[in-house]
Amino acid sequence: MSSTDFTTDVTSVNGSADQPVFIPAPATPYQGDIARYWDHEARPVNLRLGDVDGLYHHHYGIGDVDRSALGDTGDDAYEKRLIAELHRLESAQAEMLLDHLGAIARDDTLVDAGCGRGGSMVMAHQRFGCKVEGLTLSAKQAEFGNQRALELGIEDSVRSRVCNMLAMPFETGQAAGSWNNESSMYVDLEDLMAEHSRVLSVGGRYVTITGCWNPRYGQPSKWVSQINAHFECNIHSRREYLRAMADNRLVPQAVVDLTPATLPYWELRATSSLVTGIEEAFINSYRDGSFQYVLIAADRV
Ligand SMILES: C[S@@+](CC[C@H](N)C(=O)[O-])C[C@H]1O[C@@H](n2cnc3c(N)ncnc32)[C@H](O)[C@@H]1O
Ligand SMILES: CC(C)=CCC/C(C)=C/COP(=O)(O)OP(=O)(O)O
Ligand SMILES: [Mg+2]
Repeated sequence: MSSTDFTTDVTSVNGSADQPVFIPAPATPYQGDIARYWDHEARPVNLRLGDVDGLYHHHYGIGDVDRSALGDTGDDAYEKRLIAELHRLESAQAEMLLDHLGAIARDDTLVDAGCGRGGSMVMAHQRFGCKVEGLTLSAKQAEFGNQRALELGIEDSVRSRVCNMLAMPFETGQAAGSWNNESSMYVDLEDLMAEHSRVLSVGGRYVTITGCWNPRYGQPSKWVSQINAHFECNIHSRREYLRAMADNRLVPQAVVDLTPATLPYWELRATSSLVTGIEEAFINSYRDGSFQYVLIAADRV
């Protein structure tokens, strides 16, 4: 272990009973800031939604609101139904990402780059039966994801580690599929796509769901700047995604504008008691066309 590594009492992360436990030092001061941000995150809008069925997401939702499931605003259980509905829309988003991975076999490995608390990883394993490797900068998130995997008895297949996704601990060509679900706005896209391209097998599939600024608008709008400041991230343009993929042997197979599909989620969330204050920036930027919610699936050729 080098002097730049530091130990942690998080025993379920980056170690095992017979191996030393250590968390690598952040590659940059910025990554240290992001690790701290997610180590301290405990917003009810994420935890209470995850409590619905044990799938904890840090991404947003898509699809129409089921008004019959929501029912009347007047009764006591309305807030509970609203939380369940927001969670259903977030899980639908992850299902759509998994739909675009293509055929995945039980002996394949998938990589969740920027895995958060691991909700998408569990869903991927439940769908494909394969190994799913998650990377996050946050020891708390990795510990949380590994604890959930243990509770579900899938710890041999679903593992979260503290690691920079720009230097993934995988061999060249090891992964059949990889993704970024709302985690690509924390890194340089050329570096990110080069690393996905390296770890993917030829013929493998990369999928991202992301918010990006729209080159047709001109430059990032004030709402996009507000979202960047809120999350300490750096939202890229749609053009940058396509260019970084083209530069790194990732050929788009599908580009889907999910903006109309995510607006109902935001409009519903804005009415809930779990608002965080960022709802207006998402709703206004999606409506004025300066910001888009997109899925891009690409073949590694
Ligand atoms: C908004 S959360 C998304 C979590 C997850 N993909 C989901 O859908 O629930 C962003 C995640 O990106 C991770 N992240 C940001 N930069 C990273 C990096 N350089 N390497 C690994 N993870 C990173 C954060 O630690 C966090 O887990
Ligand atoms: C689409 C964009 C620009 C996403 C930025 C990354 C991000 C913070 C996603 C949601 O995380 P979260 O689920 O922790 O956020 P919230 O607390 O708002 O639900
Ligand atoms: Mg959330």
